[in-house]
Amino acid sequence: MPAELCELTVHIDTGRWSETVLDAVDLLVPDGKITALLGESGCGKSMAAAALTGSLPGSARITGQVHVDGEPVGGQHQWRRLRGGAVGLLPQAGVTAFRAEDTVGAQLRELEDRYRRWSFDRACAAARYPTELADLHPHQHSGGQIQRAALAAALLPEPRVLIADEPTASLDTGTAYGVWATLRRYADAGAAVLVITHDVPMLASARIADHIVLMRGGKVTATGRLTDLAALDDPYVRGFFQPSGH
Ligand SMILES: Nc1ncnc2c1ncn2[C@@H]1O[C@H](COP(=O)(O)OP(=O)(O)OP(=O)(O)O)[C@@H](O)[C@H]1O
Repeated sequence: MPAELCELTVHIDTGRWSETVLDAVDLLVPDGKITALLGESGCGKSMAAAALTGSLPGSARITGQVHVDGEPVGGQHQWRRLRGGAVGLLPQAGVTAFRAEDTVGAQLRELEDRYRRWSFDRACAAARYPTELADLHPHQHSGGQIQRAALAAALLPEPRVLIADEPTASLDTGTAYGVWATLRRYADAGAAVLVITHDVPMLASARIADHIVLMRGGKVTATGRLTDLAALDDPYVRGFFQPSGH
């Protein structure tokens, strides 16, 4: 089930300041592939993730369209339905995927019961979440632990579109590799997967992503395979792929 931003512009006006956070963005997340979304901090990656999951802030003004499965999504009612299993988001701050007052285990079991897709054990193993932590509350987890719990939560409904915002940011290299391998298998099974990441060395060494989209200042500035982008003679692009400038 592909997801796509079509000429999407998002303007946020909080009353105290206003900013165009996405500027005519075209971004396709195709079935069976991992699309990696890269770009400098604050360039709009999480906003693109929010747009693809119908979770932009209330103050956002939008032009353009978001398509899921080839159809434009037309409002919060439709988004609520899609988020009920078809489209999943792993948020950048995993703790926000959980209620503070209940244990992580209780909340994962609740998702298992509600969707009856993946089992608790399968989701935790795939996300590399240690189940012995499940009796703890969300705030009693480390950053990397709660991020893996949030990935388990995102996998339990088995969404056909999975948007993962920095799933490996707080993980050691070995665990991060395991999470990337899970995302690879998930895409290989047919899902459309978008992964926001700053982990270019992992992308380059493991060749896990099929396609790279590079953003800057709210716009998509380059797209292609990693090897194609790494060969571009643009200082911003080069800065990502050859940080030493060589
Ligand atoms: N809830 C919000 N309300 C208003 N503006 C926001 C909100 N969240 C983010 N922004 C603004 O939107 C712009 C894009 O932010 P975004 O979170 O998409 O960046 P990012 O590329 O994901 O950065 P990072 O790599 O640091 O996570 C920033 O200028 C930020 O200040």
